[in-house]
Formats: sequence, structure tokens, C-alpha cells
Amino acid sequence: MRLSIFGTGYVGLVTGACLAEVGHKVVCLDIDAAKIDRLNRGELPIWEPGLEAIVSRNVAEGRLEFTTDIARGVAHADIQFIAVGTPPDEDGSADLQYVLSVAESIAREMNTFKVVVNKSTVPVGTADKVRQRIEGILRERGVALTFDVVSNPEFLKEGAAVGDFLKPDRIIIGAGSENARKVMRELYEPFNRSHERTMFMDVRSAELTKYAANAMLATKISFMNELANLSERLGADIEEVRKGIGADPRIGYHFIYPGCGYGGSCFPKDVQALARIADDVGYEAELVKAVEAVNNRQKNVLFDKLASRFGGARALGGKVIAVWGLSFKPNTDDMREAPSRTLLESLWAVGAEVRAFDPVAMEEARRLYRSREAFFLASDKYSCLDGVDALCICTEWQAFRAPDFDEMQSRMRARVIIDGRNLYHPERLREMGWVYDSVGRPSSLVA
Ligand SMILES: NC(=O)c1ccc[n+]([C@@H]2O[C@H](COP(=O)([O-])OP(=O)(O)OC[C@H]3O[C@@H](n4cnc5c(N)ncnc54)[C@H](O)[C@@H]3O)[C@@H](O)[C@H]2O)c1
Ligand SMILES: O=c1ccn([C@@H]2O[C@H](COP(=O)(O)OP(=O)(O)O[C@H]3O[C@H](CO)[C@@H](O)[C@H](O)[C@H]3O)[C@@H](O)[C@H]2O)c(=O)[nH]1
Repeated sequence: MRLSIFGTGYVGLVTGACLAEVGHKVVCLDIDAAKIDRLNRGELPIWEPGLEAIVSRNVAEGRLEFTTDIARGVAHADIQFIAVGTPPDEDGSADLQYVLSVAESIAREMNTFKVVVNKSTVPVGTADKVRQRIEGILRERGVALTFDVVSNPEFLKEGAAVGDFLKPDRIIIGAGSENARKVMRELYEPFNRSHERTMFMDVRSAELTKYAANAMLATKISFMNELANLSERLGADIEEVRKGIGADPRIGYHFIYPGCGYGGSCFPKDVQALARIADDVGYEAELVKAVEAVNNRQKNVLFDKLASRFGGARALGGKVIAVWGLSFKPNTDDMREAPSRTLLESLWAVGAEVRAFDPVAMEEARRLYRSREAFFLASDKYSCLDGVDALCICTEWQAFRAPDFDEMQSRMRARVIIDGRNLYHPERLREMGWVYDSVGRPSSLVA
């Protein structure tokens, strides 16, 4: 089948490449001409494992192309995907300007029937707004064309996006007409060969399913972080508690890792947006708001631990602190809402100097903090430790899991590790003479 996708970010680009991979003919559009130029030169604007190979193969085989030409994109296909950003507005609600602007573009250029498929994460009722926007423009143009609006939220994770897209747990389709359901079934047919993954429902339920999934996952994390903070104060070990509860299949082991808070471009904004969606219909979403509040507090946990270790926040002035891991999670260079940023900014605020290392997010860190003094990006994880007073770990990259502790010790001014991802065994480190603090474990109590 033929389809066009507006937006070549994480979702649009992965969707385009993966739908081309199964045989469809895809045109990807973006208003960012520099991005399209890079893609046409064979460069990827994002770091995502496995994506480059799929993009280059499908471009070479003529199933995938990139353009800024809206008329060409709209004419190419009956199926028009919207995969643009929905960033938080000032009050935390999702800003729909990019989604509605794509709806306008489609309406201005369409001359035949279209199925408009929204893949962006959007509040319940957005499909109605998209429909009204398209109808308004068609009226202005004086043309009588029919179209469907479908909700098809995306559940891929950064760092595992290609695998998630090609082998989805489920494909959610919110569609109001039999024709739209038929088109979407055919489009996703290649993904249903081993078993049926497509779930059809009404449009509003599909829109809410996306927020429900993210809010549920974020709730699990905030719950575990709350329990971790409690464990520390009770002399219990959250890692034992985690395994103990994970063994219950009703709870499960997934997404119950405590740490220094969740980040990324989705959980923080979507939890906030869900709370605003509830406010808008006069419902106080107390649990959802608590999830956000717990997470905001958790993002300070490394700084607070460091401060108490050094005898107060002001005592950190003039200290040199190493940070391992800048991206919001492993296998991505994305630093949006990363817990590392909260730590960096708190350290700078008290006059500490930071030496940082990340396996892939160095360029992104340079872009974000170019003009920052007191920020040194090291070329590897060991040189990052030269002369530092302590090491903080923000991201659980594989490269940090089994380091050479002797090498580390020889470079650091003091043997202090504050670990926001619970990577090491507290007792082993203590035996080796380290001061080791992590999240929710007895190590945290050792002076
Ligand atoms: N990043 C993820 O892991 C993820 C996963 C699932 C869902 N989502 C949701 O998908 C949506 C897109 O997220 P993303 O991370 O891909 O965003 P992104 O910011 O990486 O990319 C959005 C792209 O859309 C382009 N764009 C904006 N207006 C446009 C227009 N009028 N026409 C064409 N292109 C336009 C931008 O230039 C940009 O390249 C969001 O709603 C997000 O919440 C994201
Ligand atoms: O047990 C856990 C699991 C995750 N995290 C943190 O949670 C954040 C988000 O992680 P993850 O969900 O793996 O990454 P995202 O790429 O943000 O993916 C989420 O957000 C996407 C955008 O909506 C959805 O499509 C995905 O299904 C959803 O998992 C990261 O900071 C992780 O460190 C924890 O602290 N503990």
C-alpha cells in the first residue's frame, strides 16, 4: 500500500522505515528542511539502534523517500499519518498546534478520499478537532471530499524502537467507520502473521489508551521510588523487595526498577497532560498528580544524597563531581527531561564543577550546555574520574555495569559513588573500601 507520514522524528521516521520494510511505499515529510536534507544525504537525525540499516535499505530499494513537498506527500497516498510533536503547553496540557497544522496541510492539498491516521499522543477528542479543521478548509475550498480520521497511538520505546515497531505487543486502532477499519487492517496485515495483534476500538478509547499505558507505567516507577525511599528509612533493601513482589505474576518484574526518576519525552509530558485532561472535565486525578510529584522529588535524590554526604549543599561548592550517563535511559542520545539534567543544574547552582561521560549523548550534551562553564565532557568513563570528589551514576548503560574499580580508585580524589540505578552490590563495594550509596538499599545508611 502507499502511505505518507508527516513528521520525521522518533515516531515518524521509525514508522515510515518499518512500514516500508514490510513492503509499503512510504513518503516521509517534515517542515524541517535541514532534517530532510540530512535524511536525503543518508544521515539519521536521531541515534536509534538498527534504524540506519532499515532506512538505507528501503531508500535504496525505492520504498522510502523524504521530502518537504506537501502537495507531493498528500497526492502520494490515501493514507496520511500525523506523527508530529505534542509538547506540553504552559499549563502541562498537550499543545496541538503541530497536529492541527498537518490537518490543515492535508485539507488544502487533498483531491481524493483520505484516511487521516493520528499517531501522535493526543488528548481525547483530538480526532474530532482534526475532523473539524479539515472540514473547515474543505468548505473554504468549496470542495466536497470525504475522509476518515483514525487514532493509531504508538507504543515504541526509544532505544528499542525498531524492534518494538516490527513486533508490537498490540496495534491499537480507533476507527469509527467500517471502511477505515478495512484500510487499517490491510496496512497492518504483515504484523499479524504469527498472531492477531490489531485491536479495534472507538476513537476516544484509542486516544485514552495511550495515556493510560504511559501513566500506568509511570505509576509503577513512582510507586517503587516511594517504596525505595521508605526502605532506606526502614533499613530494608528495595532490591529484595522488588524481586519479592515481582515474583507475583499479577505484579511482574517489568518496570519496577527504582532509581533517580523517570525522564524522556513521553512519561513526564503525558502524565502531566492526563492530569490536565481530567481537570478539563472537572475530575481531580489525584493519583496521576501524585505520580508526577513523586517523580519530581525523585529527580533530586542524587543531589540530596551527595549533599548529605558532604555535609550540606553549600559544602559542594568548589567540589568536582563526575557524572556517568546523561541520556534519560540507555541506548539513546535523548536527554529530554533526563534526571541527569536535574543533577547537573543543582550542582552548578551550588558552584560545583562537573565532569561527565555518556556513551552516545556527548554531542547532545554539548549542544544543550555549550555555553556552560564548570562542565567538562570526558572522552571515556575513566578519564571522567580524574581528580573528582565523587561519582554519580544517572543512566544504567551496560558499559557502567562492571567497571575496573582499581582503575577508578586510582583516578578519583575520594572513593565515593552515588548510584542512581543500583548497579553494584553494596557489600562488595564496601569491602573494597568504597563509600557507596544507592537508591533504597542499606548501603544508603552507611556513614
Ligand atoms: N519519542 C517516542 O518515543 C514516542 C513514542 C510514542 C509516541 N510518541 C508521540 O509521538 C509524537 C511525535 O513524537 P516524536 O518523539 O517523534 O517527536 P519529534 O519531536 O522527534 O519529531 C516531530 C517531527 O515533526 C516535525 N513537524 C512538526 N510540524 C510538522 C508539520 N506541520 N509537517 C511535517 N512535519 C512536522 C518536526 O519538524 C519534527 O521533525 C508525540 O506526540 C509523542 O508524544 C513519541
Ligand atoms: O523500571 C523502570 C523502567 C523505566 N524507568 C525510567 O522510565 C523512563 C522511561 O523509560 P522507557 O519507558 O523505557 O522509555 P521511553 O522511550 O520514554 O518509552 C515510554 O514512552 C513512549 C512514548 O510515549 C511509549 O511509547 C513507550 O511505550 C514507553 O515505555 C526512563 O527514564 C527510565 O530510566 C525506571 O526508572 N524504572
